[in-house]
Amino acid sequence: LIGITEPKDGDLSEWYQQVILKGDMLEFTDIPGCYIYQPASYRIWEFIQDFFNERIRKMGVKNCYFPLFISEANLQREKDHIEGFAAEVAWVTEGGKSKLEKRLAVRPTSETAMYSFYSKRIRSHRDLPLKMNQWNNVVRWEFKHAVPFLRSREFLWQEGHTAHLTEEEAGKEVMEILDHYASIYEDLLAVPVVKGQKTKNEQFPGAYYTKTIEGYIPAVGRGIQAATSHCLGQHFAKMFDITIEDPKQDVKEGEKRNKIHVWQNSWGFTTRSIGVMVLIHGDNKGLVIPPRVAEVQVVIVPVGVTAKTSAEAKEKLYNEIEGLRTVLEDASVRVETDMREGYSPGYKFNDWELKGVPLRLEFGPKDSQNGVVTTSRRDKDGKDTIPIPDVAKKVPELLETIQKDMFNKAADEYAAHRKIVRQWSDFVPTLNDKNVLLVPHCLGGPCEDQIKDDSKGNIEGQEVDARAPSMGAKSLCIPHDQPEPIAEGTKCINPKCGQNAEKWVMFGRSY
Ligand SMILES: O=C(C[C@H]1NCCC[C@H]1O)Cn1cnc2c(c1=O)CCCC2
Ligand SMILES: [Mg+2]
Repeated sequence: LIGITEPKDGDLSEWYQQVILKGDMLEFTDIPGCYIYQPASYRIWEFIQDFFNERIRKMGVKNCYFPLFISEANLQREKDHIEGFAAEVAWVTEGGKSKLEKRLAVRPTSETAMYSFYSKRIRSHRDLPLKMNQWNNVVRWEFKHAVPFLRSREFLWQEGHTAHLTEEEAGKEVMEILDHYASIYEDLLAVPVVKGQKTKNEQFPGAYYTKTIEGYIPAVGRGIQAATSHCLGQHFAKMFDITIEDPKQDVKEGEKRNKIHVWQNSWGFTTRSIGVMVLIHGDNKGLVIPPRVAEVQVVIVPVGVTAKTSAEAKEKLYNEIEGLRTVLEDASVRVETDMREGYSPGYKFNDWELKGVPLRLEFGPKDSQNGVVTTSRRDKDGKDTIPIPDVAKKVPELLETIQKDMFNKAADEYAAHRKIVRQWSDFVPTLNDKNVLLVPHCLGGPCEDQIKDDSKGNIEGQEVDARAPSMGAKSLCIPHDQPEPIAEGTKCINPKCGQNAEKWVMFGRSY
């Protein structure tokens, strides 16, 4: 089993493919865009599920499950929502030997499946707020080049769908969910994100507004949409007739109450997050897994055992290693020992480094004599020692330090590549330096499209990074944290626009 043969700053997609394959995260199948999630990646998905389930349960969200298939009639209930995506819907047209009367859509998302039920389920304001979520798989028959985890034809996600009496209550939940999404990335995956709102151009057509968290992949200098939380307004309620009688209306005896449409949200978080984590933290030795989502946080490897080591010395050492494992298990550390005979320590180190195990403890006769274990962090070169009596306390602390250091390193990298650009002549050169840009923008859709066109390809003398095909920059979000007030009379960055700038908008090439 050799290591990664392509450097991360070489052919990135080759590096990425080797890292996820040799790290046993994912396996290809004979269907393009459909992948096997091996236990190593599925365990990370379970950490995410446990974390998020705990938080949404506190919000009164209940998990449920709706059918994989959606009738064409149901899917068409919301016209413009689907029109924009029709090309991505996969259909079932045969059952066994017979053709189906009516073809069935494989769910690409479940708004239309759930909201005809919501129309029945929600009769009165006492049924509100209704908060349901499902963990499932969806299929989108994208033709864009598939990238494992980041862009696949089938992916796993959770999709939350809620109904509220007022816009305010819906808006509060949209933000609460966005914060939980940011927390999954930042506190679990050690991946920094920028919170913001999608521009009209980039939001999902069925939404009233879309809140988003945007990541950044330093290796290729592109942004990536990390998760979205939408307020749908009353649009779907009108399409699906989800109404209640107005509880605030004072009616005279026998007078009919007015019907009002509910306010809805929908929010989604996908297995793309696993790919983002790999791309940001992985290195030339393979995966680097943040301790909070590492199935194996610590691996103990015996060292210094040679043919000359006496049987009793070996026995003694192995017993001490077992002792260390017990102490760590009792300290709630997820620990493994690698006692495989016939494999050198170096071979074992390489193996566990490929798997991204955050911390290795080396333990040999010399360590035993000195009363220490030797530590080797996966995220940093170099070794250190911990006195054996301190292991139960120091190892968990060291794991937390690794988690924090991984996040801070990625956050510094993102901050260093998020550049304020005030004039158009700086836009493409700064973009080509693997940056995302913060620019004063008019928020106009056509202007965004123009910027996308005018930022394709390279400019004289500045070779666009060969890996980032000459795609243009699109708007990623209007960051909640605006860098500074927009000075009176500031013009939109796009010289062809001429409008006043309304907000600082983050632009970038993206996945
Ligand atoms: O899925 C959403 C909105 C919403 N769906 C639920 C989770 C949150 C959020 O993603 C947008 N969207 C994206 N892609 C597609 C569709 C679609 O509605 C429908 C048809 C196929 C492709
Ligand atoms: Mg899409």
